[in-house]
This record gives sequence, C-alpha cells and structure tokens, in this order.
Amino acid sequence: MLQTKDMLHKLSIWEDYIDMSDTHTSHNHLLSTSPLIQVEHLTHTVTARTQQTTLLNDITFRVPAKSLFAINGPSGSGKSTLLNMLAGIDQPIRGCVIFDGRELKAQSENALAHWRGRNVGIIFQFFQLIPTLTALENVLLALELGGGGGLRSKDWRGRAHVCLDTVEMGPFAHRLPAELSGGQQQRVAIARALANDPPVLIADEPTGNLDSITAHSIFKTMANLTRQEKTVIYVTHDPQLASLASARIDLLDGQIVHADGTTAIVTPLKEVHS
Ligand SMILES: Nc1ncnc2c1ncn2[C@@H]1O[C@H](COP(=O)(O)OP(=O)(O)OP(=O)(O)O)[C@@H](O)[C@H]1O
Repeated sequence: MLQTKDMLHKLSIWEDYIDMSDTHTSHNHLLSTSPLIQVEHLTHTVTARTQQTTLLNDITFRVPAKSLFAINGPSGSGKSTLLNMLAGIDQPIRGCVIFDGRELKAQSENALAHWRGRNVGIIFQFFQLIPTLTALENVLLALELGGGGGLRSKDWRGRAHVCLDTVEMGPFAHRLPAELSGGQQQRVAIARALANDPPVLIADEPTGNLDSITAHSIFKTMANLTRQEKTVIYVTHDPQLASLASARIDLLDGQIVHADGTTAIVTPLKEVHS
C-alpha cells in the first residue's frame, strides 16, 4: 500500500505525463482501485528434453481498472510470459486470470480470440504494422479482424481516423509504414490497438526500440489513454519507466519481488533463490 507521501510524489511525476487540463480526473483515475484483472496463483512451466523450467511461480496480483500498470523486471524474469497469459495467448498450467469477473482459461481458442479482439489491444516493441498498407488501412484491418468494436462497417473509416487523431497521426493517415519514423509507426500501432475500443491495452516494451525523446513522447501518449477509461499494462525492464506507473509489480525469476499501488503476493528477495 502506498504511503501518502509516496502517493503525492508519484502524482507529481505522473502529472508530467498526463495532459494537465484536467488533473482532478487524472487523480480519480490514479486512485481507482477496483480490479479489472485478477491473477490468481499463476504458475507456468515448460519441459524440454526431460528438463522442466518454471517460467512463472505462483503469481498473484490485481490490475486496478484504468491504471497505468507496469510489469517490471530484468531479461528472463517472465514478463512476456505473463503478458501472454493476461492476453489469453498462452494458458498457465496452474492458476488463472480473471478478466472483469470472467476466467480466461475456461474458454475455447475461438472464444478467446473473439474475446481478445474486443477486450485487448496489443502494442509490440517492433510495431508490427503491415508494410504494404497505409496507416489508415492498418487501423481499418484491425477493425475488420476485431469486429469493429460494436460499430457498423460504414462507420469503421471514421473510427480509424478518430484513432489516428488520438495519437496525433491524422495528417499521416495515407502514408506507408516505411514513410514514417519509428515513433510515428508506434503511434499508428497504438491507434491500431485502440481500433475496437478495448478496455485494456497491453504493451510489450513499447518504447524499447525508440530513442529517449521519442520514447518519452510515446509513453506520454500511452499514459494519457488512462483518461479515456483505458487500463494500460506495459512491460519494461527500465526501472525509471516502471516508476511512472500508477501501479506495478516487479518480477525476478518468475516471482513477484515487489509491488506498488496494487494488491499482490510478494516473495521476499532472499527466498527467490533459496
Ligand atoms: N518455450 C520456452 N522453453 C524454455 N524456456 C523458455 C521458453 N519460453 C521462455 N523461456 C524462458 O523463460 C524465462 C522467461 O522468459 P520471458 O520471455 O517471459 O522473459 P522476459 O522477462 O520477457 O525477458 P526479456 O526481457 O528478455 O524479453 C526465460 O529464462 C526464458 O529463457
């Protein structure tokens, strides 16, 4: 649990990343604690040539709704494995992910894909835009694949433009990815993730492939999305970026060794290697 002093300090840093025209709202977002995602005793192992490796070891935590939530940890600590579980891409061998009251594990592959299209927008480190499609067409494709976020197909083009405008890419709608900078490509990728209006955005090292100034601006754009009722979960190995979150967990060797702004079962560091 955050102490008041820590909270005030965090607020002052966080506001640097949030459009300051409505700080009252941003405080409410920061202080919102109702869990959108509950992760209960998540454990995952892989077996290769009779050798069993534990990737996640009894992980329990909550992601507060509308939080800017960091999953922090060094290389190999299990961040991407955990992200895949949160997005329903992989299934744990034990434990579960409960999303808005619904257990992900209990669904079929098809149902999960359908669920993901509507509920989760994914942002990758290397953007992963379709190179032969313009920025607008990349966003439109996401609408087509994800069912349009409840909109009729005649409204998809308008929606795609709104998403591009949200990330300040409206003027670049008709450019191909190769005609955009890395930061601009990542903005298009964020617009694509927003296309179907999912409540959650999941980003795997979203600024890891960008210079520090561009990274700062992309991070600010992502942080601002919490003001549009989005829950933004991002993976980072950068402690400074993790410190800007409204809630976070730190992983080491597949266990949570630190948590802030959320409820989590934390394994003391000295027990991780014992
Ligand atoms: N299919 C697999 N078979 C065996 N080991 C695996 C497999 N997938 C992941 N691992 C191992 O599990 C651990 C966690 O991997 P993961 O990719 O989740 O870590 P990470 O924290 O995201 O790392 P990075 O920051 O380098 O991307 C690593 O030690 C990795 O080598």
